[in-house]
Amino acid sequence: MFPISLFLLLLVTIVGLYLLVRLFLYRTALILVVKKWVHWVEDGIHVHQTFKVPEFNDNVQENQFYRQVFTYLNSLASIEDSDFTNLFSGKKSNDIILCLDDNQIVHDTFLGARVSWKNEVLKGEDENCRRTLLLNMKKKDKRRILRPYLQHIHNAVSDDLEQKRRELKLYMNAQSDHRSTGRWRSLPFTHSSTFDTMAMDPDLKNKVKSDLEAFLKSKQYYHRLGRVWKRSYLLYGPSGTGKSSFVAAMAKFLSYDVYDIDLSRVSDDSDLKMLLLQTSNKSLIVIEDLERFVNEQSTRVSLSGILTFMDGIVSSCCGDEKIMVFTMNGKELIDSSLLRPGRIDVHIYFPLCSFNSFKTLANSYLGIRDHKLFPQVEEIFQSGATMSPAEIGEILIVNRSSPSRALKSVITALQTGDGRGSGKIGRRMTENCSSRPAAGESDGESGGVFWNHKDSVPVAKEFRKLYGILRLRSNKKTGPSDHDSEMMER
Ligand SMILES: Nc1ncnc2c1ncn2[C@@H]1O[C@H](COP(=O)(O)OP(=O)(O)OP(=O)(O)O)[C@@H](O)[C@H]1O
Ligand SMILES: [Mg+2]
Repeated sequence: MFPISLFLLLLVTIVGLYLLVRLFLYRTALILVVKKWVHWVEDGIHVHQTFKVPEFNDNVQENQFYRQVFTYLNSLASIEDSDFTNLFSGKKSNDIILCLDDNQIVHDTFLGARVSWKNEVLKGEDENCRRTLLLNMKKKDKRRILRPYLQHIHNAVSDDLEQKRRELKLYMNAQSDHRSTGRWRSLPFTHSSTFDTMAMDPDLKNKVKSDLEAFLKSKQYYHRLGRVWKRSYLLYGPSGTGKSSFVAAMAKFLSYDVYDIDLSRVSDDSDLKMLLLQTSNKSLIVIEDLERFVNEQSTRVSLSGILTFMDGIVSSCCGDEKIMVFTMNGKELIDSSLLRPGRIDVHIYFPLCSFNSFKTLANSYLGIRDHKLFPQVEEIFQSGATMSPAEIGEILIVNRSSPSRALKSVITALQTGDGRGSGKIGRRMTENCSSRPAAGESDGESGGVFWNHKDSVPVAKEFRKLYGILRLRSNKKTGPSDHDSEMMER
């Protein structure tokens, strides 16, 4: 007979050994190896099926579902058990985000079924990486879980993606040899400019805002006309007058992502079309310094390529609702076909600083609405001296601790015409008027906007009908700081 005490001793030893082994496995993480073996054996006796979620479709457009799955996988607790995981700092200073590494596998369970995902990255013949997420599951589970599982992913990340969608992105075009993997590279768009921070004529600001709002509501109207639902703006004026900042303000106002096209990186006309095809709708597409590329021919894109791009016909293939913005310093030397209505709908002139915009700058940069030196500053502006808002902004930033010193520095710079070498520019601009709008357009210290109508009556009619724009007479004055103003009324 087995004595009962011996039996108890054996039992306690077995339980103790079991606990020790368990502790050892967990402490050394060997439990993961054991689990892997168990899964390996289990996988060996089942037929599996793989589903691919590629990053781009055949037209090299982004596959939105890839983004969703990638976000979902990075939110899984099991990502910590993946062999390699990237760690990134999050938005808050103490946030650390885990992110699946290339070619790593992560496991997930859904309705009792185990699935695995591989973040596969393959180098193509053209040396570019193609990314695909591979979903692997047992064939016997497929019918039961596939659809609900995909729906579960969609639901799990929709809030997160919605949040991300609200964070604007700046896309920049990569070199043209990246054709097979998408041409755009993105960054969070953090430009701090808004319509409120722009020092410019408040009327003009409001007109642009109303125009943008009217555009957003006009989907049916454009479609009824058989037109691409897009609107094009030309922002022109001397350097440092806020054109790029205005683009940022427009994007923020619309909550649109910005696609900034660097024409020197575009290899030919079809490449430019491809870039447009790969933009999403609800986006603002920008080409800065257009006249430089066209006049200096410093791009391999032809004029007709740019014209086709501006017409935006190809963009209708991948959804519309696009705003195009072109910036340039002056438009006198540019081919007029680029500026015809339909290609450019709204022209906005960005002038050098006026006393009114100076006051806005002083309020933003120094926090002052009035000052005893203001009359003196006003007098100098009225005498025709001016500088760009960028140059005045610099002086104000440097002297921000003392408003009096800041204003005195501005006065000196305006008087001597060489505030940071810039007053010269200001004077030259007002003397030559080299970048000022032609008569009949809009110009002046407060900036100007006009709806392009000269060459195309039907288009003008459409827009007048659309926005109820009544053009008032042109008010032509002379003198360095005078302006031809052309206003619209709702
Ligand atoms: N009208 C303005 N209101 C407020 N800030 C301005 C304005 N114009 C320029 N600035 C400031 O000056 C700096 C340069 O402006 P920005 O780059 O927008 O000028 P730009 O017209 O695009 O110049 P460029 O033609 O050289 O590209 C920005 O930091 C911006 O904050
Ligand atoms: Mg600029």
